[in-house]
Amino acid sequence: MKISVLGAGSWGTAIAIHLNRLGHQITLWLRDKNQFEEIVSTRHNKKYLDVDIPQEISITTDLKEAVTNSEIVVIAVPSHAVREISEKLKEVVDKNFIVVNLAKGIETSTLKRMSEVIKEYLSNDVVVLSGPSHAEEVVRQIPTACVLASLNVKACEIVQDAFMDENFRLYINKDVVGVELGGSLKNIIALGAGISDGLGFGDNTKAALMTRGLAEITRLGVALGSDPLTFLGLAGVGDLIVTCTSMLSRNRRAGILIGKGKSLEEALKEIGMVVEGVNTTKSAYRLSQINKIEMPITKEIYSILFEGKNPYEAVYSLMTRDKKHELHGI
Ligand SMILES: NC(=O)C1=CN([C@@H]2O[C@H](COP(=O)(O)OP(=O)(O)OC[C@H]3O[C@@H](n4cnc5c(N)ncnc54)[C@H](O)[C@@H]3O)[C@@H](O)[C@H]2O)C=CC1
Ligand SMILES: O=C(CO)COP(=O)(O)O
Repeated sequence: MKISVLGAGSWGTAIAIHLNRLGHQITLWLRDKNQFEEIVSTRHNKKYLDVDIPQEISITTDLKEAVTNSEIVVIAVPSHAVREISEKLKEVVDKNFIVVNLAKGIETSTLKRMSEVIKEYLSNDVVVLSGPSHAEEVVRQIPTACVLASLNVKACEIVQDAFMDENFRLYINKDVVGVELGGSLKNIIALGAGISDGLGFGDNTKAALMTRGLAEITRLGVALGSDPLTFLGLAGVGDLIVTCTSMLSRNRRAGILIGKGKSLEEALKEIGMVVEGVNTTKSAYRLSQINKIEMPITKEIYSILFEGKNPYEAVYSLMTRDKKHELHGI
């Protein structure tokens, strides 16, 4: 198949290499001219994912050239850029290709999920790919399992056939809302897990954050129409585990830096790649207020990131909340 990948960050680069290995004809589109020169001349993308980029992958900064005759177009930019890319795609769309979205986030200005943003501009089928999938491991062909979700299951099946191999297993889940929310909201908890690690707390603390984090993700998800079981799947607890425990996670690493006393700006500069949990915390905090859903961890992360609350005080606030029954409100 002819497949275009839009965005040459770590995930875009890794998925392009993966799809090239599967024998597809791949075009990798990127915006930045300097990065384009670097990749074309060195076949490396040093800042984002330092692996060999095979010669068969075409590299371009011309979006029309990238998507012309493509059967699948993969969006692999950060969530804050998905609207801009979708708008540009609308202008060059010449065929009813399937759009596969990799970005994990909730738009801060509209509180929309990424597939909702894309659908504002394109009538094409949109398939969401989510789940525990650090680019650095996928590109090394380490066994990985993820989920595809779409309003059109047939489109998921086409993507499943095109993207799967013995090291990259894809399940289908019809719960688009749950899959998108799971992949986005776990990044907030990963920031929290990192902050806990940075403060020097232990495994008990992280396990508590992950478990209670999953409880509040599920609460919001169900209020917004998700199937609660989705949060026990790869796009829920699966991604939560990988992001909260791996040193490859940008969200967790940003949290560690903040826990060690760096400001949010310093932490983001040091990571140098997108840390989706920051914007998602803003969106989820607003969604919890609008829908009157209790999300105590999200609220404390919001206070640390945007209101200057001391992380120790945030942990104290969480530990001294009203006494509760564990399953109440889940
Ligand atoms: N890196 C990973 O392992 C995974 C990432 N994701 C998600 O995939 C999305 C992309 O993440 P990464 O590739 O890791 O990000 P990254 O920070 O490594 O790279 C982002 C790329 O997008 C480009 N970009 C930014 N704004 C743009 C715009 N307006 N137009 C065109 N290009 C633009 C940047 O120049 C950069 O090349 C995020 O939502 C992330 O949460 C999901 C699963 C795994
Ligand atoms: O979503 C991811 C892995 O599934 C990537 O997480 P980070 O953005 O925290 O690296």
